[in-house]
Amino acid sequence: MKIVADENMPYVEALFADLGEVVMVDGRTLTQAQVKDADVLLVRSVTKVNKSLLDGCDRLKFVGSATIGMDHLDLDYLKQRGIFCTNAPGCNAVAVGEYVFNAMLELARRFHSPLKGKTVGIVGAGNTGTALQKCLEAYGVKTLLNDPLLEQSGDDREFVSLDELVERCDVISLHVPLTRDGEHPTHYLFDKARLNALAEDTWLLNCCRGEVIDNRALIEVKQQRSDLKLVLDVWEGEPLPLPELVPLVEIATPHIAGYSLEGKARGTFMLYQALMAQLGKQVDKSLSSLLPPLWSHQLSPLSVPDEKALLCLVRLVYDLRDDDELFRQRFQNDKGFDLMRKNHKHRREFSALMLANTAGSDVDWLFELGFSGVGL
Ligand SMILES: NC(=O)C1=CN([C@@H]2O[C@H](COP(=O)(O)OP(=O)(O)OC[C@H]3O[C@@H](n4cnc5c(N)ncnc54)[C@H](O)[C@@H]3O)[C@@H](O)[C@H]2O)C=CC1
Ligand SMILES: O=C(O)C(=O)[C@H](O)COP(=O)(O)O
Repeated sequence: MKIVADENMPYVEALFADLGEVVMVDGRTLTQAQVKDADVLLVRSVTKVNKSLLDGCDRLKFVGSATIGMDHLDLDYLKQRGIFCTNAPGCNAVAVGEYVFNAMLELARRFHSPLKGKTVGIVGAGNTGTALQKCLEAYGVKTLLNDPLLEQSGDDREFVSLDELVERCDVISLHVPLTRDGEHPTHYLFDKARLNALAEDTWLLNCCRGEVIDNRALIEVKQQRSDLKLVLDVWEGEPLPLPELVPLVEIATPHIAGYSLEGKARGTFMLYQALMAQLGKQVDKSLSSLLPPLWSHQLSPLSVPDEKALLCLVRLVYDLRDDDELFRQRFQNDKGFDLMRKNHKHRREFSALMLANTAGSDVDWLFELGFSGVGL
């Protein structure tokens, strides 16, 4: 069996080498010739899997994407060809939730405007939106949710319309798939009119897909409105963001919100499980045996952290300012965006940090936030 896999997918050798020949490729520039004799294709979001890539790949029986988003896969074509296709829903939800929470704490500190006390609107309340909601609620921040599809499906959380969310929220974070059809398309969901409708001093964060915001309109609006604060991890036209947009953004990163080591590993592992099921084989490897152990350091908070101390704790796990700084230096270099993603130093999730000696102090909410506790 020949398995062609994106080189940015960790643990492929460890999980798939028993099953056949593994060939690692650059997913962005993958060609038909490289996939021609593959039985299994493992991709990430940068590979468009469609007729022009797969025409003539007669042996291909399995396509797996180690991502949540599926907008790069031509599902109708794959179905028509009878090629089994799967993704990895939820694999990097915690990573995205923690990234966004982290970014909000950074904005709060930078603009002397505490996160506690604000109302945060979450547009799209699926895996990543819910992971963010969990962090915010652990910290005691009020959230409003907008998700017409979940609302219609009977999800028992409370939902508001997008107009109401925009009107009532101090902070808005986007967590929708990129869709162009159906009753609730998300392409340019934040167009010029909606951007203009944002309340004064709104913080707008986008970690889902660049095209959910009209980026040219965003430049025009932001040039008129210095009160708006932006965090963008995703960009229209990746890997070449509009160069005028980057300096207008407070925190700018190259589509790495989901890049925790745990998140990426879960993505590969879910594809391994799916392939084993397709082959009728027993899963004989475990995710925990692949991941490095939790950090051996244990931290003992002596008192309940205030927002500044919480940010220090969060920065200890992942200092978002490093990626922002590097991105500004490199995004215009040849392949700068993709190289930064390829060489991204995997961050751990909050759970990698153990908090000890907390008995008696009122810090249970830190465990709700995701940190591990000794003996928990
Ligand atoms: N920056 C990054 O590294 C990452 C980006 N993503 C992106 O984020 C998207 C969301 O990820 P998940 O939360 O895991 O997906 P999900 O499928 O679990 O949740 C998406 C939610 O959005 C809702 N939705 C769809 N259209 C909507 C609309 N018009 N208005 C409001 N809600 C709407 C859906 O009902 C669903 O509940 C992915 O599709 C992917 O494109 C995901 C992971 C990492
Ligand atoms: O899961 C998704 O959807 C994502 O956006 C991925 O985290 C993006 O990472 P790559 O697949 O582009 O490496």
